[in-house]
Amino acid sequence: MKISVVGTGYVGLVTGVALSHIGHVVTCIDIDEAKVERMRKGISPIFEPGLDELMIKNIAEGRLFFTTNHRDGFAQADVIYIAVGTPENEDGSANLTFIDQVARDIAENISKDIIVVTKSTVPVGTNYYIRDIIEKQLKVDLQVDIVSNPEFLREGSSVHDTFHGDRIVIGADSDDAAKVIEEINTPFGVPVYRTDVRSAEMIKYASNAFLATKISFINEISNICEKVGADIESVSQGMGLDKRIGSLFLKAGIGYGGSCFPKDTKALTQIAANHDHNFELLKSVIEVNKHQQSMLVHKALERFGTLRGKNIAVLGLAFKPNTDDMREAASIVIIRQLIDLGATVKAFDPIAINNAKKHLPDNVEMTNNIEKALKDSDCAIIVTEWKEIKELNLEQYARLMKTPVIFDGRNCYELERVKEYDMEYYSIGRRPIVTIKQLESV
Ligand SMILES: NC(=O)C1=CN([C@@H]2O[C@H](COP(=O)(O)OP(=O)(O)OC[C@H]3O[C@@H](n4cnc5c(N)ncnc54)[C@H](O)[C@@H]3O)[C@@H](O)[C@H]2O)C=CC1
Ligand SMILES: O=C(O)[C@H]1O[C@H](OP(=O)(O)OP(=O)(O)OC[C@H]2O[C@@H](n3ccc(=O)[nH]c3=O)[C@H](O)[C@@H]2O)[C@H](O)[C@@H](O)[C@@H]1O
Repeated sequence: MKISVVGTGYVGLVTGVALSHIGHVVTCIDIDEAKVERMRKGISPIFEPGLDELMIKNIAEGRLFFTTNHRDGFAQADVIYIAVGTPENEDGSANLTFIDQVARDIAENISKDIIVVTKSTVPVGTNYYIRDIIEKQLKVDLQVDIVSNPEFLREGSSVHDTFHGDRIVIGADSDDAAKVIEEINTPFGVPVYRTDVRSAEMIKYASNAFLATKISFINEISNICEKVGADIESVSQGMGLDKRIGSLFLKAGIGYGGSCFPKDTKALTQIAANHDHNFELLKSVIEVNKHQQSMLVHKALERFGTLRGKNIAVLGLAFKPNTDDMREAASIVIIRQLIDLGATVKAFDPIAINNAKKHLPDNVEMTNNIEKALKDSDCAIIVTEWKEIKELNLEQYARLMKTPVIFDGRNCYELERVKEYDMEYYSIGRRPIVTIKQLESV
């Protein structure tokens, strides 16, 4: 099958590369010329384990192409996938500017019947809106079928998720169009769930909202655990043994970030509001997450009294490990608060520094060397559970820091292990461990 993918971000590029890998001829289109130039050489503009290798292989085997020209990109296509961004508007609703533009690009540049598949996360009804725009703008009489095919990959494991997903959701009115998309995906061997267009669009928002709800729920439980002396790690493990609950997405921490949970939860409350429904539960999920992101700053303030003049090592910047994505990362909120409180921040991240520069004030020093970040600091705040942080020899804290006071937002270390080292350790939903004589509040 000949396929075009519009938008080569996390979703579009991974989709395009994966579809070429299972044998389709794929042209990826993006408006960003520099990005396209790099991708033609097999260099991925995003950090995703396993992606570069697949890109290089499929380019070399003549199945994967890149262009900035929509006409060239659509010329051979039987199917066009839309994978452009749907960022949030100021009021939290989904911004459909890029979607709108792609619909126009399609109408202007296709010359044969087409199936338009939307991978982007879009409010219920948007696929019909896309079809309307295309049909209104078309200058020739062509058949346009639409299919909603929401994406469930996670950043950092997107290649693995594409080949080993739990389900592929296909929402279509046309049985023929749905069959074509099902056939395209057959080599992935992932179960297909067929439904109508609006339900497919809703499945995506409902799934993300449910996962975000699980996270806010367990974070609230962790806050209560701290008060009653229970241990959140044991609690989530014990809860997760119940198959009806499941053990995944019950990891307490400093809240969810990333390009999707924050924006999609807000968009769903807006979708509900547009239909006179007050989605109170989801609003609380969002509110809980906001509080949770500041949790470690509160703990640090409580411990030191003031953070003015303190040197603070922030360990981890990306919104989660194995990605360089900084969108809605908790580190942004935390670092801004620390600076507002008069602290000096030195931050460590193995790969997100370049992206972090766009989000953080200039006076934040950044390094990909964890020891440099820790050197002479008054306390460390762990924001992202990078391997480099989890596998750090805990002796390093006392050796490098002025005072080894650690606030761990991702419960990276077992308490039994922490007890063996000189440190003052505060984590999420667990009791504090103070193995050295209470450090003076300098
Ligand atoms: N990032 C993720 O892990 C996931 C994202 N999604 C959804 O997928 C969609 C895309 O997300 P990302 O890949 O993160 O977006 P992104 O922002 O990383 O990439 C979008 C790309 O589209 C390009 N673009 C914009 N307008 C264009 C046009 N008219 N023609 C050609 N290219 C154009 C941009 O230059 C950019 O490279 C969003 O709706 C998102 O909610 C869904 C599942 C996972
Ligand atoms: O629509 C999307 O973009 C994607 O959003 C999430 O994927 P992603 O944002 O890449 O990352 P997750 O692994 O889901 O983590 C999101 C955030 O939740 C946090 N999290 C996750 C799990 C958990 O148990 N606890 C927790 O705090 C992570 O630290 C991270 O900040 C979903 O998991 C994907 O299925 C979905 O396709």
